[in-house]
Amino acid sequence: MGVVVVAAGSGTRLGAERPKAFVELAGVTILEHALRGVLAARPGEVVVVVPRELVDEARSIVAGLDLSGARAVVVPGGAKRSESVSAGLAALSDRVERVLVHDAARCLTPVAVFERVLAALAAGVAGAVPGVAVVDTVKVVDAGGLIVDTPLRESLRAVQTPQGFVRSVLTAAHAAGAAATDDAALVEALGHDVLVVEGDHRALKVTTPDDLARAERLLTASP
Ligand SMILES: Nc1ccn([C@@H]2O[C@H](COP(=O)(O)OP(=O)(O)OP(=O)(O)O)[C@@H](O)[C@H]2O)c(=O)n1
Ligand SMILES: C[C@](O)(CO)[C@H](O)COP(=O)(O)O
Repeated sequence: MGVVVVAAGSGTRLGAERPKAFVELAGVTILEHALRGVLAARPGEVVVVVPRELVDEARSIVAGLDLSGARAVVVPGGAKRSESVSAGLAALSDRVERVLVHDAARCLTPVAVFERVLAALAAGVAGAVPGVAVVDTVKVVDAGGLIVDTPLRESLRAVQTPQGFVRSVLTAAHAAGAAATDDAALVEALGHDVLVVEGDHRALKVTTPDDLARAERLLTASP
């Protein structure tokens, strides 16, 4: 199993002085927290995708980790998340048949979430993603803000990462070149089944300064 960790975003909404994955959380970079979580899932390969100017720094971070025999490479990403995922996929070795795509920004994701996604893939689905039930009522609005639909809340899930796929399916989905905010949407667009498994509130995406503070609190509360 291979994992593509996308960490090449700039972190505009966080507003820090450094790209988000290189911002520290309790004295350790977000990237390092994320990689420790990924390595707990025992991948055979890890591809870390970072801003071009930070490739050397990311290699130093990776060199300081216990890889337990995993092949690890660092490659530069692109301007959009999907471009960074594509760059990561291209750097996996031919041996990898199943791949997880994980946001470095979801740096506190428990290993149990990785395991649930991997178990679903092992059971034979083309894709599996973690998701949590939404607590708000969600509205679909038009360009003027008028509500055009209120989807049944029980049918909604807020999805997280790692998102897992049969590697050939995800590669084909990216090659199709559609725009989407996650990898599952690209795979769904090709007509493949993607299963939602249980996510976890600790898999939050560090996006804003408030999220960073929440992540700090979660870390302090962890055993
Ligand atoms: N060109 C990009 C954009 C995003 N990402 C990664 O995709 C994940 C989810 O993206 P997001 O949280 O939106 O990160 P940023 O794009 O950095 O944030 P912002 O939109 O606030 O700039 C992050 O781990 C981010 O590093 C990436 O690898 N390459
Ligand atoms: C992939 C993702 O984390 C699933 O929730 C999310 O869609 C990423 O969105 P972003 O705007 O790139 O942070």
